[in-house]
Amino acid sequence: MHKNNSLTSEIEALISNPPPHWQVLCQAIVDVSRNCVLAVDRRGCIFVANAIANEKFGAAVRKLLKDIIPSLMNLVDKTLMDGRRRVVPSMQVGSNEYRIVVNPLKLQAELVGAICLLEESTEFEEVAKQMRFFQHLTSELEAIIDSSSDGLFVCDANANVIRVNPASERIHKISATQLIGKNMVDLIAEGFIDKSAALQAIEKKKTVSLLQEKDNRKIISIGTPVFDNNGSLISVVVSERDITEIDNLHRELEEQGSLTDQLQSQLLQMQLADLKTHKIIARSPSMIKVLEKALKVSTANSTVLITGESGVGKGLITNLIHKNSSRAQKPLIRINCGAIPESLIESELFGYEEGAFTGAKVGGKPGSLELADGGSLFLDEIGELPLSSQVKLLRFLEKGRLTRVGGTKVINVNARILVATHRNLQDMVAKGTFRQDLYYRLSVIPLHVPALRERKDCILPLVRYYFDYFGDITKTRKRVSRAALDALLSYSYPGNVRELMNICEHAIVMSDTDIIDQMDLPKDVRNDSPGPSILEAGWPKGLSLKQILENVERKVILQTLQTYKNQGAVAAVLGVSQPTIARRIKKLNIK
Ligand SMILES: Nc1ncnc2c1ncn2[C@@H]1O[C@H](COP(=O)(O)OP(=O)(O)OP(=O)(O)O)[C@@H](O)[C@H]1O
Repeated sequence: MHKNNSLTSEIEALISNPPPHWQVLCQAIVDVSRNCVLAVDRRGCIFVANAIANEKFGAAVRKLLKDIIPSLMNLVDKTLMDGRRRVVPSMQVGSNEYRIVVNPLKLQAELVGAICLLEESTEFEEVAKQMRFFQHLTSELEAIIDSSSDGLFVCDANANVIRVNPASERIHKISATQLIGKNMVDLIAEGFIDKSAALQAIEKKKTVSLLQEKDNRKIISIGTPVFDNNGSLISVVVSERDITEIDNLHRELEEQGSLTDQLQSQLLQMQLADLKTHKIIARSPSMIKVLEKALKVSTANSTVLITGESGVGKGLITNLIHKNSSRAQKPLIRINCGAIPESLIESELFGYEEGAFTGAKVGGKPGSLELADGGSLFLDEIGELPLSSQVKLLRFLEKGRLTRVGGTKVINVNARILVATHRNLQDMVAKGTFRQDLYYRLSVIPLHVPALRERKDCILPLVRYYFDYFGDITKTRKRVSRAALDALLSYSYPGNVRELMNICEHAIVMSDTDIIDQMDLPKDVRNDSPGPSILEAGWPKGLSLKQILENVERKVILQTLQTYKNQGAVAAVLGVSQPTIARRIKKLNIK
């Protein structure tokens, strides 16, 4: 049918004798399209090809379609046979997919050729994809709007209701059809609502939220204006929520909260009462914090490392932790690692079997760990534990199992370990005298008890407590003078609470009268107290400066003599030579 490149006579005639400008016009028209346009005669010879067809397939007048797009020629052949239009939604031509349309070309009812249109489906597909996406999005949005438990309705820019979701219908007890098409101004006039977030959002052109009271219910409405790309208002979306329930719940929660507060404060009261029965006095915030933490950790099973200077109350806190734990009914065994000879510490801790060493008891002996089974073991002065025993203790802490000295039987022991030290274990780890792994294992919960001088607020209540305590024991009631109290308050207590206890006991025993005075306190405590200066106390009027200074000098030397007894020591304390002190004593007539 299409043997050579010559056009059919009727087409040849048309091209050879076209009406004026016909070809130019035709070409211009087909070139406008971004799709490929081709016209072929009955033999499949191209007589029109637009620019894009030329660019993509090299299509040109007088070329044979079968040479450039053979698959299309098959389609064209069919149309040239039956004269029918054909549309193929997707056909691979070269590397791209095309939507193909082949139209029969008739001249005076005679089929003279065909016109082909090749639409690149990438573009076409893209548009279709976007349409599918928007369809999907729309149905998703519809589902979201309809399933939202918040009421949602949409008004146009003139406040006419255009959409109402089921939750809004429920909130207002009205069907969407009764609302759609109505204007918010009319709905207010009808008393349906008293104010409208949509109207306010339209007026203010920004999001508005307001609270409405309707039939004893509280509804919160938020109106959000929607603008187009040019900034013109197109609609308002109003979300509404019935907060009556939330409001009620909130009130109930507040009531519950105050109940919890009451319970908590009662609990604290009970715990504080408990502290009193354990004779723990605390006033400074830092000490109260320590006690709170101790009470908190008491319920856990973890190892606690209590640090602090000697006499600060580490042992007392250990008791508190044990007594408040679930192990309270079981024993709290205490071992002072510093007080037991190195050779005995291991058998003391882990026990021994009969014949383990010379002098070992017949039948062996359980160690403190075994005795603390079910309860707690307090290892005081843990820093003094020899390195050899540290390894064994670490193994026990990891496995909860031990073997007695000289034994082979593995014994399971469930003891909570509480340890204390006045030493800096980290320094010891750095120096290699304390195992780092044991340190980490022990310091799961660190608790530092501050020195008494760092919590001065505790001094007065402690002093009162121990004066009463020793007063009760000696069946005496004594008052404390202001000067003695001042001295006690300003003392630095290197021995901490233990020293304070001893001072109180000493004062109760030493004072001959009903009043404990400064002179009843140990020398160091008296010396620590600065006492009122002569300037604060004032000086006798009518004396010359020389006389006043001599009075002061006399007092200073006298007081120093009372403390240090001999002139050499007084001279050293006051920073002068001994002959000078001797001269001044004589001159000032000090006896
Ligand atoms: N806060 C306190 N309230 C009342 N008494 C206290 C307080 N702190 C300590 N004590 C008393 O002080 C003394 C020393 O306390 P404790 O033995 O617990 O100190 P420590 O830090 O363990 O001393 P060390 O390191 O020397 O063993 C005890 O008699 C204890 O009852």
